[in-house]
Parts: sequence; structure tokens; C-alpha cells
Amino acid sequence: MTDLLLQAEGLTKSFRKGRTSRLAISDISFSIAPNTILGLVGESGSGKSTTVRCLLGLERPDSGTVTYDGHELTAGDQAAWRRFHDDIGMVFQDPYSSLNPRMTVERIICEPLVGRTAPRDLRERCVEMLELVGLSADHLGRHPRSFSGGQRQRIAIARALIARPRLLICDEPVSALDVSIQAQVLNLLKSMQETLGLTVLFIAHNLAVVRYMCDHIVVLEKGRVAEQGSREAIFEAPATDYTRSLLEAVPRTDPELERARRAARRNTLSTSRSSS
Ligand SMILES: Nc1ncnc2c1ncn2[C@@H]1O[C@H](COP(=O)(O)OP(=O)(O)OP(=O)(O)O)[C@@H](O)[C@H]1O
Repeated sequence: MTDLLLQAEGLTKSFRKGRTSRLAISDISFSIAPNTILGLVGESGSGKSTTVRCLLGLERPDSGTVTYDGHELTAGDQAAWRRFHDDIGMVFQDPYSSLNPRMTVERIICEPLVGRTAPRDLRERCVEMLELVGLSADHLGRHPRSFSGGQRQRIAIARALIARPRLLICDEPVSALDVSIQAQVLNLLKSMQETLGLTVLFIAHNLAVVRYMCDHIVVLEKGRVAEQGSREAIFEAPATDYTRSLLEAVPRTDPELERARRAARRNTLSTSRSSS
């Protein structure tokens, strides 16, 4: 046993383009402790998806290791990969394309458990999940088209959690939603994390969202880790110009983030004064 649930160590991956090969990620290392939320943040093209694909075994890294619950997955143990995949729930960016429009809500939510749970228990579990995400048994027979974006994301969350995963991977889970309902979905994810004791890998480009959600943050820049640390460290004393530029790019509508931005500027000024 280990006190870390998931570890990436030195992940490096390049893609061939014609005769040349380009590094997508280089020497990415971080770890996630159980029952915490780790944010993976960076601009488009910074390597978030490639990192997650390597973590999930969907891409084979050129070098580096992935270790889950004390077992090194990249050593090639298929049983360890299966256990890892069984422990994962995923919530994707776009609830309009991630839910099959032809399926009822009941089928969508129950799908991960079909063949693994007695049919008579499935409905009960499905209703339990619907209620947990703020919907009800009345919604079982309906199709995704009759739900708003926020409700669809609630259905996606119920589906991701029905098999009781230990690790929830959220890939930009609110960036396709109206700003007005983003907070509701984030609150739901946060309360699910706390209630169910989940470990969460949260991928996002919006720093306001990351600040609200995450305990520990890894900032990616051009395929490398620019910096990583606790939420407080990253937001109050960012160590790199890149993180500071990401902070400055967030719209000035979030008073908490505005405070963090001012603190970061103060810290930068005092650091440059003391070093000059
Ligand atoms: N299959 C691939 N073939 C070639 N290049 C790739 C492939 N996948 C990713 N890349 C390149 O690797 C780099 C990192 O891409 P990646 O998709 O991991 O970034 P990202 O941070 O997830 O971006 P986004 O937020 O836009 O999804 C980019 O330069 C991208 O073009």
C-alpha cells in the first residue's frame, strides 16, 4: 500500500510527423494523494490530453512510468491495468456529445454496470445515483434531448460514479456549459468528491475553476511542468511568468481570484526587490 494513489514519473511522449518527431510532453511528474483533487492546467497544446492519455494507457509513453496504488502499470501487468480501469470514472467536456441521444437516462447511467450487477439491483442503484446528482426517478425513461446542458452533465456524473470508482477524471467538465450553471456543476462535483471520498484528476484551462476545485495544481507549459504546488502556493506566489500570465488572462469577475492575482503581484514585487 502507498499513501499516493496515482503517480506519473518522467512521462515523455513524442509524435512522428513525416521524418521528424515532435515532443508533445517531456518529463512530466506528479502524484495524487487519495481523497484529494489535483488540477492539470495549461493552455491549448500544453500537453494535458497527451498526459492523460499516457496515464490511461491510451498512448504508450516513450519513457516514464505510471504507478497506481503501488503497482507500476507501465511495467505491462495487464491485470493491474484492468483493476486501474475498473477504478476510474470519467466526465467529459461536452454533455451534448458524450451522452448517446438514442438511449434513455436509465440505460446511459446503468451502462457501466451492465453484466456486472443483477438487473433488479440496477434500477435501484440508478435511482440512487439520480437522486445523488439532484435528479429523480421521474427522469429514468427520458432521453438526453429533453435536458439542459447542466442536467446532462449531472447525468454524465451519475454515469461516471455508478460503478463506485476510486478515481474520477474530469476533462474540462464545465467549459461547454453556460457560465450561469457552471458553479452548480462544480459544487456537485465537489460535494460528490467529499461524500464519496473520491480522488479526482481535474483537467482545465480556466484558472478560476481550478482555484475553486483543486487542492494541488500542476501547471503545464509547452509539454513540460512549469510548476506545481498547493492551491495557495500557485495562486498567491506563482513561481513562473507563465503561471502569472495565465492568472492575468482570467476575466476579472471573480473577486477571490482578483485577490489572489493582487497577492501574486505583491509577492513578485517583493521577490524582485529583495533579489535586486
Ligand atoms: N496524435 C497526435 N499526433 C501528433 N501530434 C499530437 C498528437 N496528439 C497531440 N499532439 C501534439 O502534442 C501537443 C500537445 O497536445 P495536447 O492535445 O496534449 O494538448 P492539450 O493541452 O490537451 O490541448 P487542448 O487543451 O487543446 O486539448 C500539441 O502540440 C499537439 O499538436
